[in-house]
Amino acid sequence: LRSLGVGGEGAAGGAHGDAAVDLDAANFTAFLQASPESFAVVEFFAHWCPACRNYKPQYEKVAKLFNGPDAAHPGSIVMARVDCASKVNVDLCNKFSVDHYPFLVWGPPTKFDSPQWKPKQENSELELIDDGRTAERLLKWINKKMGSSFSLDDKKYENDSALPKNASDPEQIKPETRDPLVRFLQILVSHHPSKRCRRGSADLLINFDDHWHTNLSLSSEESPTLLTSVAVDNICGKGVPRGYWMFCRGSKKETRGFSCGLWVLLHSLTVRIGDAESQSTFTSIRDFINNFFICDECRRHFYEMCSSVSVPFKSARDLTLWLWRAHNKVNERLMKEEKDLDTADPSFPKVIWPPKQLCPSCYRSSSRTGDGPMQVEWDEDEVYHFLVDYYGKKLVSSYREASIDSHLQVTKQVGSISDDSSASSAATVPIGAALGVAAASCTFGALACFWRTQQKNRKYYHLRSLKKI
Ligand SMILES: Cc1cc2nc3c(=O)[nH]c(=O)nc-3n(C[C@H](O)[C@H](O)[C@H](O)COP(=O)(O)OP(=O)(O)OC[C@H]3O[C@@H](n4cnc5c(N)ncnc54)[C@H](O)[C@@H]3O)c2cc1C
Repeated sequence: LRSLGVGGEGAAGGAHGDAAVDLDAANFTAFLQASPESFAVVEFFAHWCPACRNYKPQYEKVAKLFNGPDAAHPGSIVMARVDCASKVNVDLCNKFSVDHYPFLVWGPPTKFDSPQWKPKQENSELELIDDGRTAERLLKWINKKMGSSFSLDDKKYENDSALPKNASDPEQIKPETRDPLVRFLQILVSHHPSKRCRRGSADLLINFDDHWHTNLSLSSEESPTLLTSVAVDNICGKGVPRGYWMFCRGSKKETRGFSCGLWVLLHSLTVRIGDAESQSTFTSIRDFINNFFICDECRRHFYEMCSSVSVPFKSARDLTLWLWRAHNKVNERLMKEEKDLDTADPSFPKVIWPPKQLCPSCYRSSSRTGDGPMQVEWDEDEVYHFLVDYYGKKLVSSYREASIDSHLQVTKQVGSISDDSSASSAATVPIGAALGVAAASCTFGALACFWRTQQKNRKYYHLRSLKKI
């Protein structure tokens, strides 16, 4: 326990000066069983999840009250976290039915050793914290639970409004989850830029009913079969290592990666479809993201943007440009958020994309007032041609199937690869290994599906969200 940074008398500390304790499958039970505190909060998160990164300071702000040498209230609550994107923790996170991030569980530390737990489980002393998305709300929830009146003295993190509200509803509708996955796989079969991945997607589709019959939820016995097909073997072949990024490699472990790969995949699909497929591709992407992207904040924002589309897409050009604009809206929002929360990857700051160096002809004019975002008058014909070239020919011509045959070979190439959204040396061609990365996105999507289908007591969150919009 000392090696975990527990300072005795209930004072705990995590890695790198964090107040919350980083736990994994190997030490989870032992640590909590030995904790003298009356209650524990465990945050299940994924290091790639941008919402989790943004949430971390909020969680830390509360953890500092209870953990560590400067805790105002030591000994009452131990606060910990588990990275579900780490392979060793997959079973642990499944055990707690983690179906979105961040996912907060409350209860006496000794009760975290049950063999399987799900939210709303009867006769359980563990409870899902359904409203802990800011430090204030988390503390309010705790105060209500304990009848206490702890308060936050720390004024450092004031950007609570930047965080989404009410995003921790774990419920998902089940009958709809199968179809979006099938429809998305169909697009991958036709339009994934890599032949190998098209073939892998087709194989999975052909055998799909063996893994997941219509009208059936995946039982805990059946789901590992689908998992093996998608997550372990990978639709692009066994050689693509999980969680390994090249095009989308951040300068820090917790930045870029998965969500970057997903964007690259989506853009590379939109430039490949035919006009007649544009509306169905749009709905497939929308439903896939909404059902399988575990980043709650991301999928809700994306769904909102999709909901504001009023006229069906009639051409691939329109869809390509819509996705580009949507991505830039996210970039613009994150530019500010990442600056406020200091969560940006210093080597890959968010920019309005493509930067001028990458596509001078895309710009008719641009201006900036003060600290505000750059205002650009785009030449959309040029932007479209640029996107078709960037995510089409260039991606493919620089893609080497051989690069995903061997992890070692890939590793050797990493140093020579860069993605140039950050403006300097902007003419660099994006590397084709993005395709392997993109496939890995689907892998994790399917994992999400697995987690979600393990939820037995679902409510219709999706339908409720629709009503709200
Ligand atoms: C659908 C979706 C919604 C998301 N919503 C949120 C959210 O609400 N909140 C949040 O915190 N994070 C969100 N994310 C994650 C976030 O957008 C980034 O993916 C993440 O921060 C990693 O950023 P990055 O620097 O790797 O570049 P990314 O934004 O992931 O972009 C990947 C690459 O795409 C290229 N690119 C950049 N902009 C464009 C563009 N406009 N058009 C075409 N190509 C472009 C660049 O080469 C860039 O390196 C979302 C991700 C996805 C896939």
